[in-house]
Amino acid sequence: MRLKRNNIKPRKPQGARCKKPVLSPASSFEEYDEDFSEPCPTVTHSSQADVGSDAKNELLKPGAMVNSSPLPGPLRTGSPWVQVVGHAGNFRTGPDGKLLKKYCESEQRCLQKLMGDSLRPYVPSYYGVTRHDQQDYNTMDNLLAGFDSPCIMDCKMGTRTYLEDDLRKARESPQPRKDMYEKMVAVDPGAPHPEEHAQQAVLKTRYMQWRESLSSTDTLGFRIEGIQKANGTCNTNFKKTKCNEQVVQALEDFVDKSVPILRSYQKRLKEIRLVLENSDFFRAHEVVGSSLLFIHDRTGKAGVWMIDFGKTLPTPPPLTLDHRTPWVEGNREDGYLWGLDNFIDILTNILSVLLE
Ligand SMILES: Nc1ncnc2c1ncn2[C@@H]1O[C@H](COP(=O)(O)OP(=O)(O)OP(=O)(O)O)[C@@H](O)[C@H]1O
Ligand SMILES: O=P(O)(O)O[C@@H]1[C@H](O)[C@H](O)[C@@H](OP(=O)(O)O)[C@H](OP(=O)(O)O)[C@H]1O
Repeated sequence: MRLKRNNIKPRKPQGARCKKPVLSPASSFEEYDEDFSEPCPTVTHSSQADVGSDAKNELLKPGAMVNSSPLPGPLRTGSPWVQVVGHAGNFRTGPDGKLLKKYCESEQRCLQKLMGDSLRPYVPSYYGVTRHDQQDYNTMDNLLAGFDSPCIMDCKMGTRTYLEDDLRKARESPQPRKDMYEKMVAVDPGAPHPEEHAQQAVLKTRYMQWRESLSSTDTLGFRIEGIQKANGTCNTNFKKTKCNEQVVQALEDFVDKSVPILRSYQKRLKEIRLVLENSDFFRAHEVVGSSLLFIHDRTGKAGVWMIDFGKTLPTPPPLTLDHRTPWVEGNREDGYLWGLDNFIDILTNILSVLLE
């Protein structure tokens, strides 16, 4: 089940009980309407950002960049956390302010490897597995820690959002899904093929390909999944945000046309690109369905991190990827760097127009 909001909707104040999304019969989108059976741990604003001492001194400087602390820091009270997109019920916050994400073995393997890779400053620090109420969780940094009423954007990277193995499985034992048919029809009643209409179900790979073609995944190699603004409004209605102009408009709105914030993001993305191009981990992994999480706040602090490695898999040796070559089945390419190139170009263009 995924968190979905039909449109822009203010979030609940911090410290409120977690809201469980429920399927709305009218729209088939999910909304925050129902209490979880247990409350989230109460969250309070942390007085210090979760950054190194140099970065702490930068807190009030516009455009200051933040790195996630590479090592476990002292325990502190929890920082406020919000989930912009993704599966509902996958997360909880720990008493020490860390973020707990439902255990996924492939994600754990990636996070463990990433702690020893040059990419370490660009992913949430990983602290191992925590068991809670008979459920295992991967424990990681809450990247929102230290931000003051942050604006958050989740962008899913790459040109392919499903695994090559999913295609094989779909061929060998197809399992058409009714929920995905319903999500498809809710956006475009004409999208399903006649046979899909007949069985009122679609294969997941078909649904994922349709989502890619509807959005900028196909055309730009990334797509905006959701944006939460500082005032708490959250928009996840980007399924049809496809062309450059739509993406530019969403990005300009996200940063309120702030040149310092755009410059910070541009600098950080260029840094990430350079590190990705030289990372042993990245070279040897198919990175699918992973997001870049953009966070900034009114103090001018801004950061970008890679998150969600649930569908990031090692390539069979000696195969390595350049992440720019177009995908054909069998080459395992994911288009991640092509998408990042396009993202950086778009930010650069926005900046040059704003500075004209
Ligand atoms: N380390 C983190 N710090 C702060 N927020 C995070 C962190 N990891 C995830 N989030 C929040 O949770 C959301 C979902 O994260 P993620 O993509 O990992 O979940 P998921 O359920 O695996 O998503 P998907 O549906 O794409 O598989 C992000 O958009 C972000 O708002
Ligand atoms: O954004 P949408 O349109 O709601 O579609 C979902 C989205 O593509 C998720 O990435 C995917 O989870 P995974 O990335 O984990 O595959 C999920 O599959 P699921 O329903 O099988 O969880 C889809 O339903």
